[in-house]
Amino acid sequence: MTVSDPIVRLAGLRLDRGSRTVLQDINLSVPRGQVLTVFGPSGSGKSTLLAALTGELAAAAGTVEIFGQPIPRRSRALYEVRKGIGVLLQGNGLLTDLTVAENVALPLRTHTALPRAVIDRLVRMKLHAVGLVAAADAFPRELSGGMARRVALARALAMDPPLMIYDEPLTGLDPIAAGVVMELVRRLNDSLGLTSILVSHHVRETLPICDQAIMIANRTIVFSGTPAELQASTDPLVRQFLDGDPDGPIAFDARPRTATTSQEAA
Ligand SMILES: Nc1ncnc2c1ncn2[C@@H]1O[C@H](COP(=O)(O)OP(=O)(O)OP(=O)(O)O)[C@@H](O)[C@H]1O
Repeated sequence: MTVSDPIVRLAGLRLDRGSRTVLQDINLSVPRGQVLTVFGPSGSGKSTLLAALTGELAAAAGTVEIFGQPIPRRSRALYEVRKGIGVLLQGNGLLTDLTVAENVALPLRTHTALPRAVIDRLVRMKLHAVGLVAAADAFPRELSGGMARRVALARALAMDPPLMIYDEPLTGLDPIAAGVVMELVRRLNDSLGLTSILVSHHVRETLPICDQAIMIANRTIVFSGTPAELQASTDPLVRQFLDGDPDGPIAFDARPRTATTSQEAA
């Protein structure tokens, strides 16, 4: 691939969960170096889209290209591509009986045969990148929520992935910690030459650091543009989401409710 090729390209993508189509007609191109945020109401398919990017969920139709190649189906080839994708999931996923440094070292110990001294140096660099060198010997229970998220971020960066994926990176963080994490996402993206894709409900915190935003609703992309264009949009779907209006064209209640969704809504 050349430097001008997009890091992620989705064309005519359809994603199903069981017999149900969650997303369709998805076309998206994410150039190298960009921070893209995926917005959309609960249950609109944001995590499903991320699952397609990591190869966890196969396309029902259309194509998913990562780093200029169709995402492989064979597990060995998929494993290799996944090494280039750093993922920060909603929970931090830190192992409680390991120190901060040991948590960050884990991917390096698992995926490389690097000597201990080199791993220690790399871990220190990653902790430095997130401003947590001083916490190297602490255990996760001794950290604030914001610090734990930053450790998880350092661990996601351990293998120097060119593509970072964040699923709701601000969940459970207070506004100050959220601001720190968002600033870090942007700074790491630029200083390490990454490309970043975020899923978020936090429009106010996320918009200032992204280059491109898309919004998913009613099973497809209903908006794609810059943060300024999103905020200026008069599209009723976009306005309903941004203004948090329960009434509007987004079909929150379009499907018959199952027992689970009724409980969630209660
Ligand atoms: N593993 C799964 N098996 C079956 N259905 C699923 C699975 N994961 C998600 N779904 C369904 O797919 C739809 C989209 O879910 P998804 O989690 O992608 O939405 P989301 O936009 O990320 O939601 P939220 O913001 O609440 O996390 C939902 O109806 C959900 O119930």
